[in-house]
Parts: sequence; C-alpha cells; structure tokens
Amino acid sequence: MKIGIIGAGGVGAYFAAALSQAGHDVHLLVTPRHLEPIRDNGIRLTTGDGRDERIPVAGVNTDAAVIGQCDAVIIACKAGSVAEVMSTAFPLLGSDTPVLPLQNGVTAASQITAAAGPGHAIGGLCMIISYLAEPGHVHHVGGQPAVTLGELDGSPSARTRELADALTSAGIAARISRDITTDLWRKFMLITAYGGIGALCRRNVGETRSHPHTRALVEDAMREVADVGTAAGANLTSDDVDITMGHYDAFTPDSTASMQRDLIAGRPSELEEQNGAVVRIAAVHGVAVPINSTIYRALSILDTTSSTAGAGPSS
Ligand SMILES: NC(=O)C1=CN([C@@H]2O[C@H](COP(=O)(O)OP(=O)(O)OC[C@H]3O[C@@H](n4cnc5c(N)ncnc54)[C@H](OP(=O)(O)O)[C@@H]3O)[C@@H](O)[C@H]2O)C=CC1
Ligand SMILES: CC(C)(CO)C(=O)C(=O)O
Repeated sequence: MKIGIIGAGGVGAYFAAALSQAGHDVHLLVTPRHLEPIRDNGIRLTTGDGRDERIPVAGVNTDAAVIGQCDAVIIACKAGSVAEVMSTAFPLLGSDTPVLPLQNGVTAASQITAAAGPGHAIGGLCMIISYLAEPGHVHHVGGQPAVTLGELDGSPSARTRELADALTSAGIAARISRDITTDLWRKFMLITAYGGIGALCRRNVGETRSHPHTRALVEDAMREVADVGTAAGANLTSDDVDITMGHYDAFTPDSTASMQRDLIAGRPSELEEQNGAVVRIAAVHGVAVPINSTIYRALSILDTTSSTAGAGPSS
C-alpha cells in the first residue's frame, strides 16, 4: 500500500519504520527538522529488547504535493495539531482515501471531517509506548503495539480491512471495531483519569493505584468521563469503569501517561485535548465533572501549550 504518515514523532516514526520494513510504500510528511535525518539515514529504531536498526522509508517530504495521493493516510501529530496538519494534507487524498487518526482524545475524526469533508475520516487509536530520541531516531519502550480502527458508522469496509492487514503485516496488532467511537471513549476514560491524577500527584501508576485516596480519585474521574461519553452518545455500560480500572491495574507499576510525562517535563502537552476536552464536552451536555475540572485547572499552570499557562494569580 502507498501509505502517507503525517508526523515523524514517537508514533509516526515507529509506524513508518514498521510499515516500511513490511514492504509498504511509506511516505512521511514532516516538519523541516525531520527531513534531512530521515532522508539521509532512514529511521533508526531502537527497542527496549535491544534491537537497533536503520530502516529506509520510500519518501520523506515537507510538501504534501510532492508525495501525492496515497491509498491511506495516518495522522501521527499531537491532538492539538490535527486541524493545522489537515490544512496541508489535501494533496495526499484521493476521493476515497481513508485518514486514520492515532491521537489520544475523542476529537480528531471530527476535525479531519471539518477540514477534508465527509468520507475520509475513520476512527482510530493506538496502544504503544514510544518516543522520539531525536529527529529520525525513535525508541520503542516495549509491549506489543496495537491499533483499533473502524468506520465511524460502524460499517465493515474494504479500506479498513486493507489498512488493518497492512498494520498486521508490520507486526502491529490491528483490530477492526464496529463501534470505534465507544472504544475511543474507553481509552479516553483511562488516560484522562490516571494521567491527570498522576500528573497532579507526580506519581506513577503503581503509586496512585496503591494509595486508597488516589485510587478512588482515579476511579471517580473515570466515572465522570464515562458519564460525559454516555451523554455524548458512546455506548458505555456500568461495567466499563470496572474494566478500565482493570487496565489501570494491569500497567507495570512504573508506568506514567504521555500527557503526565509531557507536563512534568515542561513540554507542550495534550491537557487541552484530554481533561480540557472532558470539561468542554461535559458543559455541552450539562454533566458535572468536578474532578476533571480540578485536574484541568490545576494542571493548566504547567501546560506550555495553553494560553493561560504561567499567567499567575489575577489581582
Ligand atoms: N508516543 C506514545 O507512546 C503514544 C502516543 N499516542 C498519541 O499519539 C499522538 C502522537 O504522539 P507522539 O508521536 O508521541 O507525539 P510527538 O510529539 O512525538 O510527535 C508528533 C509529531 O508531529 C509533528 N508535526 C506537528 N505538526 C506537523 C505538521 N504540520 N506536519 C508534519 N508533522 C507535524 C511534530 O513535529 P515537530 O517534531 O517538529 O514538533 C512531531 O514530530 C498523540 O496524540 C499521543 O497522545 C498514543 C499512544 C501512545
Ligand atoms: C495508555 C498509553 C500508554 C497507551 O499507548 C497512552 O496512550 C499514553 O500514555 O498516552
């Protein structure tokens, strides 16, 4: 498949390397700082289990017009950049090209549709722990990378099947969902709750789940997000909080969420698209989310992406 990947960070560079290694015709659309390293040396992939290899990709460019139409496009920027990225992506799209977002959060597909019109956005999420060591060098920390994807209306389609087969051929566990919107909300419950509380306490999963108060806070925050998701149309049941707490319990104890790591390191984070989005969507549906609102407002001071970061107390 000719696959366009936008963004060569922790996720994009990993997926580009894995899909290229499986023989796919992968073209990266990147910001300028990634161009030379990838064009000259391919992608260097190091893994937690000791692999260290350089994998060439078919193409890397800063101009989508040079890449041209693709059979599928994967969006691998941060959630806050999806709208901007899509405004440059049109040359990658044929009339039926699926666009698969892998962002955390629940807003990427609607932003793709707003930019590209109907018929392109499918729903998607990924499970992976990877980060960019430097442009062109991605580190996959461990675990089996996995993607869940599906048409937004739940219908089976040849294009999601082809994309899932391509991902599978690259060693990525791909699952086609008949209700991707609900799956997105399930992951959203998990990351906003443990990432938000973990960032507030500056503690990893092993610590927040072992302390009765922080464990209860994570569970209550999750329940708020489930209520918002249900109000927004996701098909969540009362079991979903228990199941999601099970995922929280299954993480290795030293795990942290990516938003939490970004906030603590002073990097731009996805706070706006995670707990911030919970607060905004809750307001639309009239759902009370006091814990998420507290997480969002308290962490805003650390968020270098936010216009209110570091604003200090008003007089
Ligand atoms: N990394 C992980 O382990 C996981 C990440 N996710 C989600 O995946 C998404 C991506 O995360 P991650 O890869 O870690 O983030 P990174 O910040 O590592 O990568 C995002 C990349 O997008 C690039 N980018 C931004 N704007 C553009 C543009 N206009 N054109 C081309 N490239 C652009 C950035 O360029 P530049 O380098 O110049 O800023 C950056 O390299 C996030 O939503 C995250 O929550 C989900 C599961 C796990
Ligand atoms: C839950 C996890 C680690 C899964 O990939 C993630 O998405 C994140 O930390 O943001």
